Amino acid sequence: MRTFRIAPSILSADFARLGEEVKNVIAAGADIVHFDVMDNHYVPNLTVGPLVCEAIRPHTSAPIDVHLMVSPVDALAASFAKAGADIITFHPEASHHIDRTLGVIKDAGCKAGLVFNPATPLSFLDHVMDKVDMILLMSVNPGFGGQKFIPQTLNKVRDARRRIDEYTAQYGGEIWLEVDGGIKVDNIAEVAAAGADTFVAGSAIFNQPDYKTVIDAMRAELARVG
Ligand SMILES: O=C(CO)[C@H](O)[C@H](O)COP(=O)(O)O
Repeated sequence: MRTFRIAPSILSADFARLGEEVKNVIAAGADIVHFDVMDNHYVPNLTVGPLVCEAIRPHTSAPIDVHLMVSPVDALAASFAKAGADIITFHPEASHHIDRTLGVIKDAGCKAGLVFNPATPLSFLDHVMDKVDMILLMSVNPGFGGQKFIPQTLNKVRDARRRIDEYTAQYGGEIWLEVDGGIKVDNIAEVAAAGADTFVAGSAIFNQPDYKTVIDAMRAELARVG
């Protein structure tokens, strides 16, 4: 049985009760807190910064997975590491120096990853696989929750899975493959079958009154994949 992780995106949580929301969703069976950072420059929306990450940190011992939709990246990445992030991912086209930015994140003690928009090629990984702990594939264009899953992402998931398996077979280590955008109970199995192991879901979880029911249903679907 493969290891699967469910990472609710706080983008769809009740921001007035964020600490409680984080605690509740982890108690309902989620594995990771997915923390979306938007700057109204790299993406046309604005969310939260390191202060909010620091504020939720005492509310959970689950890993906080910070997805930086910002440009420039380096200074904010360092601030999020200080604020208690465990994993920090960024978009390669938002950084002038991808290798350096990965180094900034890892030197700060966090796991690091690259995020790929639907039209961003995986070739950005070619020379940095040794520094990447996570690959995050966007299955919507970034900026907003509640969008529809783009089905062409499935081929990219297969492609990323092949790259990860080839790399880790030769060099060892572990690289997580996360997918983000439009993940629901009715498509999570298909995304897992294509090779993803970590699933971001915002509206599918936080827009329901009972988080455990949705997370249990997602786990039941994942169990079918094996
Ligand atoms: O990064 C994001 C948008 O940029 C969100 O994490 C993502 O869209 C999740 O929301 P939903 O599950 O509602 O699609």
